[in-house]
Amino acid sequence: MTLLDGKKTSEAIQNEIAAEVAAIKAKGGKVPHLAAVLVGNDGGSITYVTNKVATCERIGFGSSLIRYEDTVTEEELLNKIKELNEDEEVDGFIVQLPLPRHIDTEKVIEAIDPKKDVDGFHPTNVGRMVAGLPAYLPATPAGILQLLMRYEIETKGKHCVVIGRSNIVGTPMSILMSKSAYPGNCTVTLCHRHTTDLAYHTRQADIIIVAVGQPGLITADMVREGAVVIDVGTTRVPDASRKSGFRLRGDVDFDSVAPKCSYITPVPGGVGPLTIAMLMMNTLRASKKEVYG
Ligand SMILES: Nc1nc(=O)c2c([nH]1)NC[C@@H]1CN(c3ccc(C(=O)N[C@@H](CCC(=O)O)C(=O)O)cc3)C=[N+]21
Repeated sequence: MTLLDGKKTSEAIQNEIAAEVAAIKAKGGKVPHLAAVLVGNDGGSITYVTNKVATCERIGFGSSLIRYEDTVTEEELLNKIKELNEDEEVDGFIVQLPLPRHIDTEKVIEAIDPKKDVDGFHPTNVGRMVAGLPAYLPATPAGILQLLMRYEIETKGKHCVVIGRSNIVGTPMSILMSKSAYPGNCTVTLCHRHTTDLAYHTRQADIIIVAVGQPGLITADMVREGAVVIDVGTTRVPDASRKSGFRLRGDVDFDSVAPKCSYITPVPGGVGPLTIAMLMMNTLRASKKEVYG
């Protein structure tokens, strides 16, 4: 069993980006700038956005963090997005999800200029991805592709079972794994809450990618010997022995599943850190006008 080290892989990608930023600076080019909009005080969202700003600093990007109370109106938010769309210093920006219920998330995403949509959530980027056109890929699926590539895992002709059909992870992941490229060329099964017999499907999988948010959902009996298991779940569960009062748990019962796997991602230290690295990659591509010219 080989552990897919997301932390190490993320650092490698960040170092590659940092080297490119240094070269851009040396030539007097535009330094990539990422902005993040954060609404409310959710602990997970704050951790993620803080990580992101720290990463920008480390690799030489400019960054800005725009914060609102969760009482912010939809109109205020849409005005800020318009401002960020027009701000020439800002190459890309994200609006951290989830948003409060009184705000229409789809409307907010559609207000983002697709050229600056480094999350890859705008329908224009989703459509371009499906069509195989240059697009910003959503960071988590893009990070998983990087893990498969950098560990040289064979995907052609394999059966990939994706569990979870979110717009952010499961749905784009299933499309990318089916595409005619490496890593891809898989036969893909997309499972979700209405799948009748989940274990029936997972037992036939060469590659399992699970993004549900249900700790321990995938147990050893559901996994074939030699499978590749990618765990996207990061649920905070109470843990009195930790200073923070919680720990992160994935969707996979790691201790029982890991011995059966050829490769497996840990949680934390697996897919999560890659998500940040790929957001930075998208921002670099935005500043170089690589996707839309
Ligand atoms: N507009 C938007 N874009 C996102 O990309 C987005 C979002 N909203 N909302 C929430 C999810 C979640 N997400 C994570 C990113 C990094 C880690 C990560 O780095 N996790 C570390 C641990 C971090 C910790 O200690 O809590 C790990 O798994 O090792 C986790 C989760 C991005 N998301």
